[in-house]
Amino acid sequence: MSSDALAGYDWSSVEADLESEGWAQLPGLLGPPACRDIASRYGDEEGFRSRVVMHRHGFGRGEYRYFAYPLPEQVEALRARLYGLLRPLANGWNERLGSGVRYPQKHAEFLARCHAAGQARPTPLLLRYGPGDYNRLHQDLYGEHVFPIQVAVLLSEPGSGFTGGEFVLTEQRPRMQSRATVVPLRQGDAVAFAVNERPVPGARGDYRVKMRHGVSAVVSGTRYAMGIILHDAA
Ligand SMILES: O=C(O)CCC(=O)C(=O)O
Ligand SMILES: [Fe+2]
Repeated sequence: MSSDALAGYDWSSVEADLESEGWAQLPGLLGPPACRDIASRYGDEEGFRSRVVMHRHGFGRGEYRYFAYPLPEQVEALRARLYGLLRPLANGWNERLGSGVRYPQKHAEFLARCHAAGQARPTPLLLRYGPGDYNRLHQDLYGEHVFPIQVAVLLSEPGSGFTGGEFVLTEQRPRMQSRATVVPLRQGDAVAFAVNERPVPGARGDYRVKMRHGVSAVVSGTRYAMGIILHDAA
């Protein structure tokens, strides 16, 4: 991580953005060398548990690969630290949404809970998009156990590395049409965002706002991204 970017963020403002918008930017989470290093793993024979060709599943166009356990050291470290930082907000959201689920202090404890319930496969992933590739709006839900916030990191540089391929979030409020937001990311920037529902204060207490995320079509070049999902998959 770029001279410990995580330690440098004003976490109360990250939380405030997640509260008000359902997403927050984490600029410069990874430096360009780390981005290049991680993206270059895409072609490796080993280190992944599966490869998904998106059009075969109706997910869009392009492909991604889920890392295998053990995760690359920096991915593992980033995932555990993000969990610790996001945990207070995640617990607060569950409380406000009437869920009895609370997230334990250590990510390993939460993963043990996932694994005991049959969600034992790692979810951090690398995505690769070429011209015409895109990712349909979706939610990364892989079973009963869900950590409500996830992070995506852009590994390529917009402009010189690729054009198009914007990270898009939508939110749907009860009885309203969806609203879309494009998150402007540069290489190494990350976005933390709600996986599914988040609480928003209303006249009669909190109501549920449903979020989805995706990527618009890449026009030229190659776009790599890394997704850090904090629950594991069945
Ligand atoms: O390619 C992206 O930026 C988004 C990837 C994604 O869907 C995810 O990280 O869950
Ligand atoms: Fe996703």
